[in-house]
Amino acid sequence: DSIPLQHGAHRSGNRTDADMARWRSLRFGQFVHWGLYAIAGGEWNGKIYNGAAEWIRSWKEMPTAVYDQLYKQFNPVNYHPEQWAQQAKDMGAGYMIITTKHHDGFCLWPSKYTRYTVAASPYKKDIIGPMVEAYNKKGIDVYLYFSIIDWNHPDWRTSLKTPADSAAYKRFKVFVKNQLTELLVKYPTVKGFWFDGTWDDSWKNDGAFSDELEQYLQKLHPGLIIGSRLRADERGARHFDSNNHLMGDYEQGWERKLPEQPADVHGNDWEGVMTIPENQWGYHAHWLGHIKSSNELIEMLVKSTSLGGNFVLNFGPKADGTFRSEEVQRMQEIGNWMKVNGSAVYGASEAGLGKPDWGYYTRRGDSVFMVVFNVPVSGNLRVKLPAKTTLAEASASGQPVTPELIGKNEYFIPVGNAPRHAPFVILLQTSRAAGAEGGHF
Ligand SMILES: C[C@@H]1N[C@@H](c2cn(-c3ccccc3)nn2)[C@H](O)[C@@H]1O
Repeated sequence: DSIPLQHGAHRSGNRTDADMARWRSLRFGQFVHWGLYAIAGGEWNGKIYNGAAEWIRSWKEMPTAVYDQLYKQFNPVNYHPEQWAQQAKDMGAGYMIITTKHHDGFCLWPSKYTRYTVAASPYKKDIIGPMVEAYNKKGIDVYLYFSIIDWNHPDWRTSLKTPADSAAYKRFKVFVKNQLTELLVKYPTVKGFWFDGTWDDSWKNDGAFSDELEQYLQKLHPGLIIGSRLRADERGARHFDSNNHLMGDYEQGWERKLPEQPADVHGNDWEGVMTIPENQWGYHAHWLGHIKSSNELIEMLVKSTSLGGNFVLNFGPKADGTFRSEEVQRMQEIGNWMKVNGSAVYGASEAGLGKPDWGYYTRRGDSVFMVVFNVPVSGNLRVKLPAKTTLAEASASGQPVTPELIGKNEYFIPVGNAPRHAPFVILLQTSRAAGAEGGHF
């Protein structure tokens, strides 16, 4: 490490504790972006906002004073968290990330540190508590999204230009610490925080605070899982410190994009978060551009598993608490696929066999999963195993498949080329000869 750092990474290599092992094994999460922006739904005064719906407050066509009054309309009469949790369970999500407070500063829990919360809305009641309870009851872990940026708070600053700015921001940091403490005390079963809005100079130039905050939260709630987006080191480096070591428990920079190859993730734990439309997190009445199909989204999930990372799919409920039909359809379609093929994802990781033309390898122990997206015209899937690894048997949906040995440790798996409308999985049971080199494939 060429640069001495006080507030850089404090650990090299991945966490090996049980909480992190559980996070890693779940592989598939549901993101939910819900808040006042769902009332506007990406439009105002008959004009459509082309940006991300949750950023409409920054649109010049929408007066901030108007946005800041939307809380008086927040009354999700169709909000049924147990239904939300059931549909997430049916989709196959193992964890869920909920926006407690997005950049606009509106809190979905009755925080005692600001009046800008659900308590001031016609709905009045806590949104977060019943949601955490409902999801946990279905066996789904909950993580809390928290935006450091807070456009509503008078002491928020994007940069510190004057002594008055510094005094205000000092107060703001106390507010942040108070709200995070409040969230952990009120919702002790949550497994971690998903921080966002940490790119401004005010935050970036205070690496010491982000470091102390992370350590404070870990002490308050041992085992907490926090990604790389929270921290900056004392030189303003984010995600990776000035010696290129990952800060936080996993790389949290994959937003609406995924790594292509193992070298892109350097052996670190990582998580990708993805939208169904091009770039909408909160509810937008008019989805413009490409809307990803369930097969596209399944491929992203499998690709993430094959590269040793988690995949989180985002949903933006409407202001009344219901989900749009495109989102319900995808939860059902993905869930139907996961019910049959989830074994290739849950508890699985990279196989160390490279990237085959026909799709992706994932692996759990000696079980190698071939997740097939592209059947070659020959109808034969080429498989090359490392030396000293023998293929015990192959099966598809429980039915045996007979591999053809075509070279040293090289096989053709015959699958025929009948038309298919969804990816499918071939399971290879392998065994490694005694003394096979290396701890893994
Ligand atoms: C998880 C996602 N992160 C938030 C975001 C992303 N960005 C952003 C800001 C500057 C450049 C690229 C992306 N701003 N806000 C989005 O609003 C959503 O919450």
